[in-house]
Amino acid sequence: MISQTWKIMALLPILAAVAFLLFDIPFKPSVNQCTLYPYSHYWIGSKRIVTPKGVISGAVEIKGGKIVSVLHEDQWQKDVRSVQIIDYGNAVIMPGLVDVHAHLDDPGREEWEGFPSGTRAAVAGGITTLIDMPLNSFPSTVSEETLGLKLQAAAGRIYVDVGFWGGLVPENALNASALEGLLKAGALGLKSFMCPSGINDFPMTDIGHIKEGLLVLAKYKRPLLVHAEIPQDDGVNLENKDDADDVRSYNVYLKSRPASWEEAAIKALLTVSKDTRTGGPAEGAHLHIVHLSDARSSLELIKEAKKSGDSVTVETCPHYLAFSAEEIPDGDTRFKCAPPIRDAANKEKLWAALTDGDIDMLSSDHSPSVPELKLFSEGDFLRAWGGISSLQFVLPVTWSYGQKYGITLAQLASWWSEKPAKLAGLSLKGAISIGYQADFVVWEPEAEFHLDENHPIYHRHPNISAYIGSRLSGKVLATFVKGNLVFKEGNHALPCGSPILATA
Ligand SMILES: NC(=O)N[C@H]1NC(=O)NC1=O
Ligand SMILES: [Zn+2]
Ligand SMILES: [Zn+2]
Repeated sequence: MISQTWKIMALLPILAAVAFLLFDIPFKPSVNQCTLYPYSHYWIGSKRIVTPKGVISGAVEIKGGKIVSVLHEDQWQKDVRSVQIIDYGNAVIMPGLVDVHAHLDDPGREEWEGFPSGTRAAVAGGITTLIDMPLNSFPSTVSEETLGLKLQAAAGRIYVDVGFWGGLVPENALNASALEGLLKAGALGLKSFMCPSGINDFPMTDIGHIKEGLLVLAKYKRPLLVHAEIPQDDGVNLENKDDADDVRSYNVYLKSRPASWEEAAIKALLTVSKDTRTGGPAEGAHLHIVHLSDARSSLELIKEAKKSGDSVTVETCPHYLAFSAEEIPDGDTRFKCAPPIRDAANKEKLWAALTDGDIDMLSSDHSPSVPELKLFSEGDFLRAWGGISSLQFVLPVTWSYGQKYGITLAQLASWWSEKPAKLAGLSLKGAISIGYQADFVVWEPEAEFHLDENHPIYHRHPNISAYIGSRLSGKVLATFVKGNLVFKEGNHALPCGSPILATA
């Protein structure tokens, strides 16, 4: 009897090994596949850590996904010994980028991008939080129910934390309880268009809709983001163009959407943004103008409104800072976006406005489509999809093109992390400070690379990006989301990002 028991006991390791092979998971030590560095308490160090108090040499302590201390080198060497640390040497540790304007087209148009490829590209580019636009997916996010569909589509498929803007459209704009349903369900704010959006189920709003929307947003202290262009008679009407040369001409496209369209929209917006002033009927709401292209009269109007106390901010995008109309080849619809990329002198003014603080922040406006809709063989600027594909490249693009203007790491962190986090109401993101979530990008600003077919690009359709063929400076080494090392030198952890829903 005893010897039988011993025989069984002797067999146990073999049985365990067989079970291990057959059933795999239960016998493995638990490995956290959400991270490529499975420690919940550790440090990351470097000679260049970008904090709100300046760029320091030292280390950041991470525990349970949060930043628990930030130490200067001298303090760090004195007080801390034998800990788990990743030493990044001379590489820069910055807060992860917060992209408040991206179209991931999921659900409904996953063949354009989708949450998995979009957020894989985002982390590879140092973006740790992304706010998804309510249009280009199908259906558009314009109700509590359609926000629910976004959450379903994102579940288990996102590599970064993702929040959602809801859509302000004629159907819900005058219906306060519908808007409140969307906001209560967690939309971080609303977005509307003052011109046709290119998407049938996302119609444009007029200033009356926007005024009403702001009143509802005031109650929830959330922003309204507006695509500010109103069609004017002075645009060359491309719809009447049938000459093949004309539709391939970038200049004709540019003239079809002149700066007066932006100016008209912003003028109209400023008649309602005054409601957001202290004591005004929409106090608590905020107006954010997306992707400003016109750095002349439109910008002057925004500056005036800010001076008057309106709660207003404005963003521009890397493509308006990198390219100018003069250099866009005819027929190259990779560069088609709205508002259009304007002349070189305008680009200089955009940079000046950004470095002077008149433009508050940057966003990608990553708006891809399937390559067929870019109509590359015809090169038809009239009918091609309008939208620039850029998500993975925004950090090196901003840095590379900003060299000429002497931009600093602190400015990058302000434009790409701190200000956008504030716009989206994310109080624990956007800075390397104690108590904040441990969202970082680790990168080498000086490392140059050629963006060609050999470069790993995670966008669903790499070839539609206007940046392919560029030489850029600034290589992302690693990206951390809430303490998880989610990207490291071409490798991704599993998609363990969280949806971000507004609560208060
Ligand atoms: N629908 C959509 O994504 N439109 C965007 N594309 C673009 O170039 N500007 C936009 O507003
Ligand atoms: Zn837009
Ligand atoms: Zn957009």
